[in-house]
Amino acid sequence: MAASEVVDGMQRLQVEDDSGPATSSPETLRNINIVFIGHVDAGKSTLCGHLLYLTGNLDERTLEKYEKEAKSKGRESWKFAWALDLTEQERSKGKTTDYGVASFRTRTKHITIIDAPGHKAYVPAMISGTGQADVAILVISARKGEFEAGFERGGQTREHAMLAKTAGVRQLVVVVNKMDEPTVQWSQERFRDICDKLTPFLKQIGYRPQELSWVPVSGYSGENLRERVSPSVCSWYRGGSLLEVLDALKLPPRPLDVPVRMTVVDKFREMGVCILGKVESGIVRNGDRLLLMPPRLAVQVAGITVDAEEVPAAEPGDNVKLLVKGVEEDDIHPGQVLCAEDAPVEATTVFDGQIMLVEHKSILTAGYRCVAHIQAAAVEVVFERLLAEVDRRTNQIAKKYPKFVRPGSTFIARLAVAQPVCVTPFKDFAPLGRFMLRDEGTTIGAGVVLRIPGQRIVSGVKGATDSSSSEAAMT
Ligand SMILES: Nc1nc2c(ncn2[C@@H]2O[C@H](COP(=O)(O)OP(=O)(O)OP(=O)(O)O)[C@@H](O)[C@H]2O)c(=O)[nH]1
Repeated sequence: MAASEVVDGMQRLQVEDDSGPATSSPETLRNINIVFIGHVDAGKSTLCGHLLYLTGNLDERTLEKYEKEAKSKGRESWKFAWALDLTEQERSKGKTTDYGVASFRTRTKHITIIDAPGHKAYVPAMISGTGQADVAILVISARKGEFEAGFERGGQTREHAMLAKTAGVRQLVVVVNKMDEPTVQWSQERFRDICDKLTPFLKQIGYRPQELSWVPVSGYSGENLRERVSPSVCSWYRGGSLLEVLDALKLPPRPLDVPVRMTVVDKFREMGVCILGKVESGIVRNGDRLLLMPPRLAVQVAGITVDAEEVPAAEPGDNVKLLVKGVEEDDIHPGQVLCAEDAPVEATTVFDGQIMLVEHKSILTAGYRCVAHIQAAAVEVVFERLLAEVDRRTNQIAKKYPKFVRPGSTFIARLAVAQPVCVTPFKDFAPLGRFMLRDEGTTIGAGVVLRIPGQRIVSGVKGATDSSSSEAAMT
């Protein structure tokens, strides 16, 4: 799906929700981005569509139209999913292939939802969607056999959860869906079993218990989405409905008083050159002069759109469409960063990273090549040197300069990328300090940037005079 179609979809679905329970004025609502992730057919699109319906953003007539169309294709149960699956290809196959965007309000938040594709082949699109999110909803199918298929090796449940963590999504809401299924019937045992199996894995990839919420729902019947599930249907669940849980989420403060960093996700032409992306820090104002890195091109902001509305400024967390002057469409690529002129971000072709190798056919040695996803960019990367193996429990160096590392290990390596990318050490600025590694269609690992050896910084960017040695990387 082209970026313009995503935006069209966003505009089409953007209907005011006056019927909802919002008590704050729209101006005071906190804007958050939620990505729906999970194994193929877990019910992500259905859940998104139903939430839009329940919050008044998908009217009865449109739903009836979707129902009729879906029925004519023998896919009646997909009526809600069609609110997000906009293309003919998505509808005929019942698979989301690109991320869809829509929005609704709750009592305390203005929520933008991103429906990420679940199928393995579309993980790169899923990475773009996740990179824009503050919260992830990990949708699990409770149907007999489906949870197991999604969670076992090769299923997308593990991969998506890990990608969300690496993309910096701090809050994870685990939605156990399809509780209405005849094989489940709101069984507490099934719900517990799923929670017990997932918890150790989510802990292992770095989620702390306070960053996790667990909600049983039926995305199809709508139970426990807006209203709490009735005790006559489910007698054991004492928590809130999904919308109540989302309403109660506590989110970190946003970095306003710092230089602008906006990651570029896509581009298109509409009254001029437009950039789609996410503001990570600082405030982007109409008229601002910014630098597009790499290759350090001056850009002037000529218009800002957030959630289909023109606004004078955008804040961290906002997914924005910027109308820009000074660059051509061909100058813009996913993965670039728009930054403050007086404090540009570094672009480099080499960096040292700490990597968790989760899936790999065999041992990994220096010289190994794969694809690194760094923000929205996908670039070829080569492991120049293995610098150290790290003890996962203590986070201390276990072995210097290992000849190889095994799947399951954590290690530090010097990585060289085929074209300049904007990265910063994770400890300095987390949004530009993470990356994922993929090979032959599988995510093999995830990492954080430790340092950037100064000698290979490109584009004449100042501020990095350090010429670190491999030893320095290990301290
Ligand atoms: N019984 C039941 N079926 C559901 C529920 N939610 C979704 N389904 C069905 O599960 C199938 C897949 O639903 P989708 O919403 O397309 O799943 P998805 O996760 O978006 O799939 P991808 O877009 O391919 O990743 C459809 O037939 C839905 O009708 C539910 O709560 N209960």
